[in-house]
Parts: sequence; structure tokens; C-alpha cells
Amino acid sequence: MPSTPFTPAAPSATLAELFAADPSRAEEFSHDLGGIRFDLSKTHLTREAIEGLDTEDYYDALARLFAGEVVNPTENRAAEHPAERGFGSPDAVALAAQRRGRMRALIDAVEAGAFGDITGILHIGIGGSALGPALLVDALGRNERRYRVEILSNIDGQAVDEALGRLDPATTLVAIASKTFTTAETLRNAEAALAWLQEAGVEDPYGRLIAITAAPDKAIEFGIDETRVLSFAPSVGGRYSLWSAIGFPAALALGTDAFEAMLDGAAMVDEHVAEAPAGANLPLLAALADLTYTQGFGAATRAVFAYDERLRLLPSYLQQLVMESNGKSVRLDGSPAAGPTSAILWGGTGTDAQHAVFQLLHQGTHLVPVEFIAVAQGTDEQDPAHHRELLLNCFAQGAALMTGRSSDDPHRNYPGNRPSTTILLDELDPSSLGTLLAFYEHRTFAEAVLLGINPFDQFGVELGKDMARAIDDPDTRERFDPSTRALIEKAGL
Ligand SMILES: O=P(O)(O)OC[C@H]1O[C@H](O)[C@H](O)[C@@H](O)[C@@H]1O
Repeated sequence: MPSTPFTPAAPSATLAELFAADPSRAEEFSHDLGGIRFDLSKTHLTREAIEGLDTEDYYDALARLFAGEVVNPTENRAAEHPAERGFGSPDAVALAAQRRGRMRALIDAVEAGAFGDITGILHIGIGGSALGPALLVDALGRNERRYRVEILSNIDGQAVDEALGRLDPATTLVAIASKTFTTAETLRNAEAALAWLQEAGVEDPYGRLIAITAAPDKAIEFGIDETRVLSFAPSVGGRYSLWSAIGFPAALALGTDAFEAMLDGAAMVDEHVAEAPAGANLPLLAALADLTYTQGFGAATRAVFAYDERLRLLPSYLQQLVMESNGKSVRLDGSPAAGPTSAILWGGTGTDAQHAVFQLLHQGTHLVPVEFIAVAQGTDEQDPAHHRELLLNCFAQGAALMTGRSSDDPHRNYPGNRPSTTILLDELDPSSLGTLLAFYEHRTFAEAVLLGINPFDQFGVELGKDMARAIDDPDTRERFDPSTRALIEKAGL
């Protein structure tokens, strides 16, 4: 990890000037990988900034990541999610493959009718145990999903009722997904699902439960038979876990071949970062652009807009990946971070967002680097005219942000010079989605290395959990502040 923090400066040239100075800019700053065009040319990245980047620490850290060394020192752990895709120590790769074989066998058993006539799956999990599977199923299983999949995350009883209401207890499997198998929301919702099966008179309700966890003993303690516990390595972080058994509902709904294709698509990025020189290493370039905006330009946020309904869950998936990883204030050695770390990631879908939040992007006082994600090929079912307009809108927004339009009337003046990255997938399929998500993982990792922070712990979420326990106990509740005590009283708790 770097001993001096990396702080890129904002280049003085505008985007228009950068394009004017270099006729090959569009080409030079666009790269293709796994059927995806990554166009970074409308950012303020410059050849000088790339050449000036000291990448020794990054490639060292990458080698340690792939070797299964401890890259998460605050928890004394490796981060072995790439092993799920074949990149890691031989032991980790072999173990991941063996566990995937068990998942496949369980899916085969479901299909062979071992659980009766199953038509739906209730996947209970939260955070990294829900966002990835939800995205995969929503993005890839809209037209050909083989099972009805409901993802239940929130502790809110309304969410429980709604999810259960869409399923038939007689033909539903319940997957309880929790890395730790201690998460309060997930366990509470699992109890509710079990009661639902019992009340419906299902003969062997426990026999319908599947556990997905890195703590198999706890799942067995819960009452789930060992044969139905799918495990994954504790060194796979929650927000990096969709490649493991956490992806079970997607593998079931989309088929194991599709799931494997997604892993292969992700492996392309592992291979890319390991081999590409810095000037062509896409996640590293994107991380450099990110830091140029947070540190050089003082941008607090970064916005991601999916110009494809199938990717509408991408922003929320990325929020956890990016902000839980790099939303830190201290460096690896505990010293304060030298400047801003992760941008606040937000976003939505195009074209909806154009009619809601783009005003601020075009004329507001905040600089917001924007990311557009689009798919060149629409679905077979879709009217091509709609898809054409969707894409044209997407590209028009990037152009408008960059070029602006001057007017003597300040209200009608568009300053331009507002950056965007465009990620254009040839088509959306398991492989390209795997590539896209692994690109974001590696970008987040590269950014952490350049900042000298640990992207793999998340102590920030623990305090609230402790307080939630303490607030439920009348003895410790008394020690809470007057505002909180008054709220509890007002709510009648
Ligand atoms: O999978 P689990 O152990 O149930 O954890 C679920 C989620 O909750 C935690 O609070 C963490 O912030 C997340 O990183 C994690 O994905």
C-alpha cells in the first residue's frame, strides 16, 4: 500500500479542449472488453495523468489479492472472491469449484423433483446476501425465468407479507442466505417463512429450507440439514459474494450454464487486470478518473444511470459495493485519509432520470461525474423503435453534458465541461453482466489501493446494530439521549 496518499490534480483543460487537442481521443480512451465498450474519453483523464501514475503498489496488491494473501488486515483475512472465478490460490480455486459442484447437484435435485413440484423460491437475505442475486435475476431472468423468485430482505412485515403473498407454500423452496448466519433481519424473516410453511400444512417444513452461508454450523443449529447447506469461504466478502453459493437463486432460475457463463465473463476481467499494462487497465483507469473527480475537482458524488430497464437494480447493487468498500476515513495504518475517499454513489434509470434529476447535472452548482450504461442490442420482444430512442437519448445526454450550450440568458446557459463515462454492452447476457460487475469490483479495489484504504472491512455498520440491541433492552435504553428516548416513547415502543 502506498506510503504517500495519491492525490490527482484537476487538469486545467476542458473536455472540449482535450478533444480539440487530440483527434484520436475518442479512440484512445475507449477500450473493449468482453463485448463491452468502455468509453472514458468524456472524462478529464489525460495521457500525462496515466503515465504519471505510480502503479507498483497496485500491481503488488493485485498479486496479493490473487494469491489469497491477507489483503484485509483489520480482519486478518484474504479476499477470495476471484477464486470463485478461477483466480486464486490452487486450494481456494479447488474448494470454490467443489462447492459450486454441490450447488449444481442441489439444483439438479430440485429439477429432478426431490422437493416435489417446486415452482418458486423465496430467497431471504440482506445487503450482499440479497443485492447481487436480486440484480442477476432481474437483469437476466425477465423473459425466461424458470422459477418465480422472490427476494426478501427488509425486516418490515409488509415486505414479508408481500413476498409470501406472491408465492405458494406448497411449491416453494426457502433459501436463507447469510454469510454470518447471525443477521437479525434475515433470521427473523426466516422464522416468519418457516411459520408460513408450517401454517400451510407443509409436511416437512424444515425439509424445504436451504441455507447459504459461510457459517454452516450455525445453519445446522437453526435446524437445516447439512445436505441442504451450501457453504462458501469466509474470505468471500458479503458484497463480493454473488459469484458464490449466494448466487443460488440466480443459478436455479437462469440455469447453471448461465451462472457459469457469468463467472467466465467475470474471469475475463481478472485476466485483464492481471495482464493489461496500466495505460490499458480499464478498472485502474476508471479508478484514476474517479479520484481525479473526488480529489482533484472536489466532486462528492458520482451518478450511475442504467439506460436499460433490465439493469435498474444496478445502482443499488453498486451503492453497497462502492460505498461499503471505500466509505472509510482512515488508511490501512490507521492514519487519517489525506482527502475524500469514496464518492457517494447514486443513480437511477434513463430516460426517467432525465425528467427528474438531470436539471442539476446540466446546470447545478455541483460537479457530478456521470456514468451511462446502455445495451446496443435490445431484447427480441422489444419494439426496436423504443430501443433506438432510448440509446439516442443516452448518447445525447453525454454529449450535452460535455458540450453545453452558451446563451446570453444565464437561465438558458449550459456551461458544459461536465464529465461522463459511457459503458455500452453489445448485448446483455450472463457473460457480459459478469464482465460488467467484475469491472466494478476491480475498479473499487484499484481505488482503495490508490487511496491506501482497506476496501474489505465494514466496521461502520456495526455500531447501529449494537445500538439496536441496546435500545430494545429497558436497562440500557435509559442511557440513550433524550431525543431518541422521546421518539421511542412517542412510537409507544
Ligand atoms: O450475509 P450476512 O452475514 O447476513 O450479512 C448481510 C450484510 O449485513 C452486514 O451488515 C454488512 O454490512 C453487509 O456487508 C452484509 O452483506
